[in-house]
Amino acid sequence: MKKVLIPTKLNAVARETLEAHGGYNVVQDESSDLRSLASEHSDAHALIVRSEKVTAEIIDAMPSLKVVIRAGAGYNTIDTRYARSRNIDVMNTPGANANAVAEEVIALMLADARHVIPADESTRSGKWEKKNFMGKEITGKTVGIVGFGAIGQLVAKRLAGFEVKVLAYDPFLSAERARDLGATSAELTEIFEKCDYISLHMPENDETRGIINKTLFARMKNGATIINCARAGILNEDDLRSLKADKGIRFLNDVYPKDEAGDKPIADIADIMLPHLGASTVEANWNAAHRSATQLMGYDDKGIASYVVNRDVPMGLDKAYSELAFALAHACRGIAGGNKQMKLIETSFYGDLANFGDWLLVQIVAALSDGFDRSLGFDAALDYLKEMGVEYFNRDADTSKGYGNSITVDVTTSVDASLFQRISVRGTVAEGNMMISRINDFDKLYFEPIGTCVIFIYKDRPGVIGQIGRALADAGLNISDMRNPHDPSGENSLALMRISEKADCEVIDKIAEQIDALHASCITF
Ligand SMILES: NC(=O)c1ccc[n+]([C@@H]2O[C@H](COP(=O)([O-])OP(=O)(O)OC[C@H]3O[C@@H](n4cnc5c(N)ncnc54)[C@H](O)[C@@H]3O)[C@@H](O)[C@H]2O)c1
Ligand SMILES: O=C(O)[C@H](O)COP(=O)(O)O
Repeated sequence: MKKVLIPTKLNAVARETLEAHGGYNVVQDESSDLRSLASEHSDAHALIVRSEKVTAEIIDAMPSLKVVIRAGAGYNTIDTRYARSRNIDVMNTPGANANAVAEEVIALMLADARHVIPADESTRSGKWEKKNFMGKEITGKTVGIVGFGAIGQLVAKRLAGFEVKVLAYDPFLSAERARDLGATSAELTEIFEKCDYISLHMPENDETRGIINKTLFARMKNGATIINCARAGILNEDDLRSLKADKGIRFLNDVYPKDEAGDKPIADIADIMLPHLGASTVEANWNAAHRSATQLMGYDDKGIASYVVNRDVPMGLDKAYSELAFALAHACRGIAGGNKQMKLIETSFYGDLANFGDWLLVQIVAALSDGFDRSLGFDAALDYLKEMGVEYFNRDADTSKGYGNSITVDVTTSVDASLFQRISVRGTVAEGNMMISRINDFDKLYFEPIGTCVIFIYKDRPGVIGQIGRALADAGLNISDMRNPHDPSGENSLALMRISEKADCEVIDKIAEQIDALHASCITF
């Protein structure tokens, strides 16, 4: 039985769906705090949350955890990079609550335009302040939508009945697509200059944090309204504070740095503030709960990882090493001669890379086989190798060798007794550049695996490099970099060259014949 912990107010359909499927022991508890639940259920396989903060500490408390599912859209509350470093996938349920937020935006616009909240309070207290509550209409106004994803698009759709003009900004939005969705694509500054209402719908991340700032507020029309139902961090509150009164800006808000009771620092500038209610409809809660359960079942049963959001490089690992692992394995595959049947893959991860072996193996398997999808993760890579009948062995790296952060990939093919039945390639990253440092016995190469490269191995004798250079030149191919070491016996030489364009096989075969090569290959990195 796989344990699933749901420490949040989530529709019971999540639990019911998982239990009906079988194989799951679901623990749902919305009243205890996550930290104590995590240590009590340290054997949990999956965690389904809403806006609860999933920190490194929470992750460490559950050593069997494989997947965290955010029943909702925004996952800035989850330490996704730390999860990755522990080989844990994080998913969200995109779009499941989008309509609820779109309707909330319209509720806020109408409530503010017609003074619904203060007018109710005043009338309830026995006053008759009709003349104080002169409203305005939304119909015919210009509405700017920043972030034109699931919610942004639905805001535009739901507003269509008000005959508004919609301007949309989203870095991934083409003018044609915007038009198809009933909007006109516009730059961010244009939206702030032209719109009566501006609604924010992008995620909070390193790129968007604080992006809605003084420069933009200064461009707003007097009396225009800004609505934030996305995340607190994307809007600079102090910048808004400094301009709000002068420009008569209205500010309608649903989001805060922390979801908790207590005084809110933005209370002085928010004209309406709600307690993060965007997704809090019966329908959205059911949708997000149902999606969480079905996504978990698909993930466990079929390895469906379409909604995983943290398959980027783990915390603490320089992305260049991830690319290096792929390049080294790609070199092995090229030297082996394309799609030779592999028997054994061996790896050594030196230095700090020893901590990221699982992650790096995924890149290696993806480079060695087109049939493996690198978004699938470590367990899937192991399963894939098993299915293909390939053994895998990760050696404990010998730190006394002083290789720093380096990777060795060895691939043994089933082609008995060929010169390169076992191909071994080591590499590192120097000054941010990937370097192949060794191919089998040819050491200290320090050759960057980029572009198209040709490799020849031949019995060492004078004049061979000249022959290769001439033959490449005759084929219109220029050499842009090369190495030409001997092996330790001094008998064989390696010619490793980067060439201007991809050489066709005929040219390589012809050169191999001319120089009586022991090995010839052409690899495009
Ligand atoms: N208030 C709530 O209860 C509530 C509910 C759901 C979602 N949200 C928030 O709303 C956000 C959007 O949700 P969604 O379901 O529409 O997600 P989504 O992924 O469908 O859409 C987000 C859009 O933002 C765009 N984007 C990314 N960077 C941008 C940038 N710098 N400027 C402008 N646009 C940018 C993306 O291209 C994407 O189209 C979520 O990330 C979440 O933080 C809040
Ligand atoms: O990103 C989301 O999906 C919303 O902010 C909803 O958060 P909640 O599930 O905590 O209401």
